[in-house]
Amino acid sequence: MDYFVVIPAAGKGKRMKAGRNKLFLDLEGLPVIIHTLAVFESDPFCKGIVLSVHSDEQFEFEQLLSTHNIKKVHALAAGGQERQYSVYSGLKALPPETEIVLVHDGARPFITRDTIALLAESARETGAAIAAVPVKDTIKQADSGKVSQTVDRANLWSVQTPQAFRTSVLLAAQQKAEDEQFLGTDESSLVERTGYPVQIVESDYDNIKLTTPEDLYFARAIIAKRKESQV
Ligand SMILES: Nc1ccn([C@@H]2O[C@H](COP(=O)(O)OP(=O)(O)OP(=O)(O)O)[C@@H](O)[C@H]2O)c(=O)n1
Ligand SMILES: C[C@](O)(CO)[C@H](O)COP(=O)(O)O
Repeated sequence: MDYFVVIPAAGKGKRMKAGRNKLFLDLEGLPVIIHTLAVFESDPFCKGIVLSVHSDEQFEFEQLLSTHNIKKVHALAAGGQERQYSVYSGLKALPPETEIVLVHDGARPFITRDTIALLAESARETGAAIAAVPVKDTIKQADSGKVSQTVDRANLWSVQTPQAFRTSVLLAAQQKAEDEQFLGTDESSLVERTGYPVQIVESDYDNIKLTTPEDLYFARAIIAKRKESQV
């Protein structure tokens, strides 16, 4: 299933404590964002990429795209103060005829084309599908540091990106959120509040989001594991 992908890349990387946008950090010889972009660049079903970037970083991104021969970028959209706004800005830059759109964090470099294909197909069939993995830890709710509830883990998922949608479904949800000044941490939460059903597509635990410094250790281990399996 053909799709476009919107990649939010305008964050500040505060939790990574690198003093700059973590997507520029080197990961085994390539910037994080190039690892992510390369997956979509090599996917024949990806018909284009919209990258949402901070205006101060536009030139640096353009340089990286040129250096690393990333040709599928359809547009650089203006990043916003919040991830949600960066995504909406990217959606508005899509070709109007785009039927299926994926939204994928620039900070998740280990997505696979297999998972992408499952998501795009599920979005074609149902209109909304998100990558997720079963929760492995016990999850508890706490109030002022005191446990108030142990959440039943049986139906808990740790949600990732890509999140895939019929473009019209996501655009309507984004507009509703803007009208009502609702701020969500992912696209699915905006769609859910419209009452539209969202499907889970089981992803894999390698599809981590590089958020804190420890994640860079895991990232290097994932790259090493993948190199071993290619030998
Ligand atoms: N205003 C924002 C915030 C985040 N993002 C992007 O959304 C993805 C997921 O966000 P997150 O991991 O939170 O990145 P940062 O916001 O950079 O991290 P932090 O919250 O630690 O500053 C990242 O690719 C990030 O670049 C974005 O495009 N615009
Ligand atoms: C969209 C997301 O990656 C799903 O897990 C997550 O909500 C992004 O959170 P962040 O704090 O903006 O990185």
